[in-house]
Amino acid sequence: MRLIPLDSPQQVGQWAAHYIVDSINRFAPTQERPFILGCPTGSSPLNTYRELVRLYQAGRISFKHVITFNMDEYVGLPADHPQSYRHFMFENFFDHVDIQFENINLLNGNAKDLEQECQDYEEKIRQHGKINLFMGGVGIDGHIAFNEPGSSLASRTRIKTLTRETREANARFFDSIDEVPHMALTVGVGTVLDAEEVLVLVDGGHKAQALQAAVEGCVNHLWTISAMQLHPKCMMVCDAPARDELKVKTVKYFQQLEAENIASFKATL
Ligand SMILES: N[C@@H]1[C@@H](O)[C@H](O)[C@@H](COP(=O)(O)O)O[C@@H]1O
Repeated sequence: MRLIPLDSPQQVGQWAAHYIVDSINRFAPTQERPFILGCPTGSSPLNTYRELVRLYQAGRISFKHVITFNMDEYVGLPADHPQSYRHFMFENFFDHVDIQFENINLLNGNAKDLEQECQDYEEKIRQHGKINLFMGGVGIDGHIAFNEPGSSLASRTRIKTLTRETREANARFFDSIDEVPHMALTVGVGTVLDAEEVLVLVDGGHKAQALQAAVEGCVNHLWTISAMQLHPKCMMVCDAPARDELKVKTVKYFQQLEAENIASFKATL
């Protein structure tokens, strides 16, 4: 695992966006050989999407041959509900870049048969081989996508009941907690682990415990983010407050490892 110790949420977004752009450009996707990108929602990726849109507008990247798969979606929210993840993605990213509509994959939380919807989603990912780069965030309780504590680390796309803690954390986007759905569709931990590469965005002191569990903790289903230790190519991109629970020695270690990379990144700001 790589840990990229940055200063602010803005830097986290810039770093991640530049990393994604470089990965796509290096891959040089075509119609026949598209780049498959996994996408999260929430507040963590907002800076990244903003920077991706800016880089697109500057002519540094095209999403024409990029296929996306989103991580999760609430069950039962109308598709045009301002808090549906579908709505979030169009508002913050898809509407502002040249991605082709048919290349966008989102879980439908209003499907008649939700289990079938989840199986079809897994199948569709499989048809594309694998997700080249899965970007994600992390919940306060260490969940990745909506894989709440106790989720199987081998889980695949399925329906999950949301914990009270997650509903409380997400209540800030709704008028009251009563409006936060009780269930969601989510890719599994196993689905994320299958990706070629995983990039997790972690910012804020409220995520410090989750980052500590991810980096220093044991692989444990109570902190599903810790399963990323099993991934051959995972990167945690974090700001300074998110590192508050890590040992000084751990932070120093990663700062030394990434010193050159971070210096050259900061020189471009
Ligand atoms: N299902 C989402 C996750 O995919 C997201 O990573 C996490 C963190 O959200 P935020 O970035 O708003 O802190 O919470 C939500 O519950």
